[in-house]
Amino acid sequence: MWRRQQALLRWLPPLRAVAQSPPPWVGGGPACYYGSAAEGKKEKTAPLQARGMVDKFRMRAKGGDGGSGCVSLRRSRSDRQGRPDGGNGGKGGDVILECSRSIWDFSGLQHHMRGGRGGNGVSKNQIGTRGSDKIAQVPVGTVIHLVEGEQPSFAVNKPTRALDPWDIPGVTEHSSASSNQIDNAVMKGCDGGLSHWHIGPKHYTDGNEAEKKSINQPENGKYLHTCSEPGFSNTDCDVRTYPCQEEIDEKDQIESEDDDFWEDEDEFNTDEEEDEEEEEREEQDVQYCVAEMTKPGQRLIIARGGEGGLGNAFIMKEMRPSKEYRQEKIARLSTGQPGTEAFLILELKSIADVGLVGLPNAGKSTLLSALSRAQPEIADYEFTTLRPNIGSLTYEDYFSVKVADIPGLIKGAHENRGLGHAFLRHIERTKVLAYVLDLAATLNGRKGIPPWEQLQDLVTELEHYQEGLTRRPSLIVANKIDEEGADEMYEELKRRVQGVPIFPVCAILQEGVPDLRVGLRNLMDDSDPQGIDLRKITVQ
Ligand SMILES: Nc1nc2c(ncn2[C@@H]2O[C@H](COP(=O)(O)OP(=O)(O)OP(=O)(O)O)[C@@H](O)[C@H]2O)c(=O)[nH]1
Repeated sequence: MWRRQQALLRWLPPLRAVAQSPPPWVGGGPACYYGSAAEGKKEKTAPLQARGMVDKFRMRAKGGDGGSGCVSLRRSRSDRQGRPDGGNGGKGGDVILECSRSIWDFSGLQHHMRGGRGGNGVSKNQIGTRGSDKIAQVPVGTVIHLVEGEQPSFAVNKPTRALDPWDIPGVTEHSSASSNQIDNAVMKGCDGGLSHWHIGPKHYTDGNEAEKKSINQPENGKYLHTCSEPGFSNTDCDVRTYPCQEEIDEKDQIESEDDDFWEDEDEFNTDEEEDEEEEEREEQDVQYCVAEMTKPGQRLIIARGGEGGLGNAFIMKEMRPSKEYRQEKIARLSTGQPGTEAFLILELKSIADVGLVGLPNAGKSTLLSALSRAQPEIADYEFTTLRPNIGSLTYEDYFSVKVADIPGLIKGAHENRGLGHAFLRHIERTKVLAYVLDLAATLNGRKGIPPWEQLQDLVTELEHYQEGLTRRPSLIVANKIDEEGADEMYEELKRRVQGVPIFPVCAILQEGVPDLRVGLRNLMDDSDPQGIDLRKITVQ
């Protein structure tokens, strides 16, 4: 397992980069620096991974174990034999991912998630409470890869079957606190009564020890305390009281701490030192894209809670076990089932129709705010944008287009310079690419890159990320046309770049933006649009 996780660390370059990056730069602004991974140079820019988004995340989930069924006999003066009245254990809680618009990345998630344990059944045929579900919110566009464990499944909102008698309506969504309240109420009810007796499995005084243990102590040791009712003795039966919910929770806590599940808290922070072959083998094991979360409110169950054990009332009534093996059968059936486990990798791939790509400071965020009502952070230093911003561009006929502004790309991003090129996954699924070029990068004494070279660098980086990415429908936004000398630059750009439409724009004053909106729409509708061909860019 340790090696598997080591291998996965390699598989996740962005995460590793974050983990291994030098101490974060405090604050932001033009005076901050970042180290080039390739050359170790210092270059002037804003803080990077220090505030960066987490768009790949490994998670281990385990459904809550089912509660134990209760073994109890209800006796009265008129019925000295008693009749079974132990209730079924409650189902364990699920671990659920919920798709939310208000979440941007995985930074708020926990690496380990575990559903709540189902409550134990109690006497008077009372069912144990359902374990609380653990719900983690993830952004729209989350893709799930399965490394190990059960396939996740989408939760169905409306009930598709008759209500399970083990599900107590209204309990599922409650926090553990409210479950406790319900449980306590149930427990109090049972503790005060004198007319019933809780009877544990028969003690064997002979036979082998293993058998004895399995019968007397169900695996998860649910029968905690023993106390006998005064004035009553029964040589065949243990008379027991049941733990209140605080005890169950406390025990869960202790169990959880001992459990393998929590064993390697550092498992996601280990150093890299393992052979390449194993890494490749592990990568092959990953089942890619087992699920994708695209709609807000969508719920995916990644680990299911175990079913609760059966109470003796149910067992005796429905199963009628033969006398010979009755005790064994009851002991076995009353044990709650363990929850399922899964080891997953979550990856965020934003879903947008149009992707804005450009060098840092080209004006992508300004353009997004001009095109839509999005309000991304805008500043005159590089790498202001550290996570994708998505805006919605709506036309008069209510046709709506989603536009994604991603962090700036620089030459060598594929060698992990700047923010690297991992952010390109957010435009991987866009239909249209808009290259935002800064016409004023070399004007008025600025030591920037000419627009055609900007374009060349962008195309090269995109192709490094994914071959053929630049073949998708594209247009060029020649931004900052308001700057002095930008008109000449625009003319030169038109001369040097062929084959794609170029729109002169001043994003800050929203000039040229209406034409750009039309251009984007045409590109979306066009049946035979063109991408960018490096050969059609003249740099020299
Ligand atoms: N003169 C002029 N300045 C602009 C225009 N558009 C953007 N700017 C300025 O350019 C600077 C950078 O703008 P941003 O929108 O943050 O650029 P960005 O491409 O999102 O930058 P990163 O976040 O680093 O990727 C800001 O100071 C903007 O005010 C424009 O049309 N004309």
